[in-house]
Amino acid sequence: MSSSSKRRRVERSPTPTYNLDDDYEPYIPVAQRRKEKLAKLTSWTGPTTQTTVNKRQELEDNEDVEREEERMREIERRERTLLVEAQEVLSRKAAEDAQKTELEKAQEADAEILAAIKSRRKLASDLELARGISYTESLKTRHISCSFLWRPPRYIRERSYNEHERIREKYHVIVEGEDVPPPIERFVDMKVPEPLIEHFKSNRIVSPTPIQLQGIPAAFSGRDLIGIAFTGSGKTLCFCLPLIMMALEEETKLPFIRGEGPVGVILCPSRELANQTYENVVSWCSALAKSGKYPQLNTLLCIGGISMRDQSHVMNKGLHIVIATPGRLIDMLEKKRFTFNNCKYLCMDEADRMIDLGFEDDVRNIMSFFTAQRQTLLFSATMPKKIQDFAQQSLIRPVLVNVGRAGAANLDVLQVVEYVKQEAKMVYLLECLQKTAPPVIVFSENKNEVDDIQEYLLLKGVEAVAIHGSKTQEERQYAIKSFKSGAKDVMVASGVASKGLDFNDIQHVIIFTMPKEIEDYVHQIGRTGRSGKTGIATTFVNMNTPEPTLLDLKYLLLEAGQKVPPFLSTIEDPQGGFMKGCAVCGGLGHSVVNCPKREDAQRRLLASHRGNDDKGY
Ligand SMILES: Nc1ncnc2c1ncn2[C@@H]1O[C@H](COP(=O)(O)OP(=O)(O)OP(=O)(O)O)[C@@H](O)[C@H]1O
Repeated sequence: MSSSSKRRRVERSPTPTYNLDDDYEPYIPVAQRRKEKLAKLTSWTGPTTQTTVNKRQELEDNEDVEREEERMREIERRERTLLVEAQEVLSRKAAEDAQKTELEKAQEADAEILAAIKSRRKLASDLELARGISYTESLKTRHISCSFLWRPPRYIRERSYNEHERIREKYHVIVEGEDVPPPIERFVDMKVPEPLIEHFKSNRIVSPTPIQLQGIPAAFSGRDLIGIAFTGSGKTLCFCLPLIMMALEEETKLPFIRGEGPVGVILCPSRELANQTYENVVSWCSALAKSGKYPQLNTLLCIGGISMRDQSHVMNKGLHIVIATPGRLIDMLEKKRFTFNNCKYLCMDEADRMIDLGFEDDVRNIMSFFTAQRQTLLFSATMPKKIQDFAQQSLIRPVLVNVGRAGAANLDVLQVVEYVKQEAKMVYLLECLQKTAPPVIVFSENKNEVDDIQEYLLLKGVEAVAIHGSKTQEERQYAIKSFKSGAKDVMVASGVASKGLDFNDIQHVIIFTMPKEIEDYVHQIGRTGRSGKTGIATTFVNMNTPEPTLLDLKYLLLEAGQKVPPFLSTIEDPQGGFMKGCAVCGGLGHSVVNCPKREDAQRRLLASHRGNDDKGY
């Protein structure tokens, strides 16, 4: 310590009580120090000398100390107040919580989780997000049959809003969105080309199904669309027809040459589904071309496991339509085998599965290849609220067309649920196969179990084929082809074959192992009871089936007016069912908080962070 500072201290202290040590600094109360400071300040009236400078310096030092002390006291005061406030809030919340019912608490927790989900990035491409591009107007689509913007016939346009609503009610169609185009009950009034109408008739497609009578006019009007309708209700035609019409219009205006196109792309979550959609589009396009009145459209199937060289004849011409699975499509776009520079139409079939964790980034990546505005359509039989909300953020003036509750089972399927012990399942399966004539599909969630079931059935003399994700593409194609042609009676399948595949007249679906997620169950039983026909679904459950899944099943059966077996009806449900459906998976027996799908997604996410991503198949 310098001698000058020692001096200052002696001067500052008016009544030093102890003077045993020069370094000793007695404590002076703050109030007293303030008083002294004030006295000194008032005595400084003379000219500025070295002494006054020193005095001023001394006072400034003192002020710094005081300010610091005061600041610390203020922080302490604030911390104490915050602590008290936090305690008060907690005890108030505890008192409020005590008054809430279990259902209210669950609803609050759901809302919190949903808010977190909603804050996820929009489903626009990274490029669009980076550039801040957002479109506000729907795409203006022209139509081959009228060479101007498509619109319904005058007599339909002149109908009142109430008349449109009456038609919607008649077909159980619910719509949401601004200025929704009217429903149209006849293909001819939709201005579908006559050769196509004839072709439909030869395939027993006479009048539009509910999703078609509202979905097609909305899509023809260029509107972005979310289409939700039960399994087997004709969604494929609903999203393929608008693209075919768009491509016809473009080709007629100016024929495509090599390297041009596509006009639009349809994305599917599995190769089998893509292949089936491709076959439909090809048959509809050739019906048009065969009439001689319309040009030939070129369609490319772009899926993994096949050689693209086999389709070089398509690639050598202008390309109108691409039907694809995400992985192969990204590969082709990155290799610049074709571009999306003129692509105006993007449809996702089984869109919930696409947007779900596994494919979300792929979809974003695909969107980044679009260079101009597009029309976007999302279709599925199951579309939980979470996916609807998330998707809607990314669509432009979307129209939502809903036939029945999203995720509800097809009412043309008789659902039978049986309690079968694990070790008795195989034997009982044989018995179940006697219930109906073939063809029958047996579902299991596990690839090894699929193989075991097929082996057992073959040993028992049943003509069975198997399909799952570890089979080669040839094996998968063989299984589907021989089953579709009727050469094989039974197909044993993992989830891969459940969504979207349209087999002719399946009599019976047997669910050997109940899937954890009720959406998968809805898709699996939906392989029967298609396009207005009826079918049976038998499901085996036992003590290995998780309780939330059993509750979902119970409420799904109740909703569909089906018989609920005693072992299901006696399961206690603390919350009394969620009749609107869990917002994440659509299940009626649980809330978002204990949703098996969300738990699964979180597990997958964790696994992927550990570099162990398993995308299902
Ligand atoms: N308007 C119609 N009238 C009669 N049958 C139709 C009509 N439209 C489509 N179909 C037939 O209904 C069957 C099911 O159609 P599709 O595969 O499009 O159903 P989906 O709604 O996509 O089912 P999923 O949700 O299981 O994929 C097909 O065989 C199809 O030919």
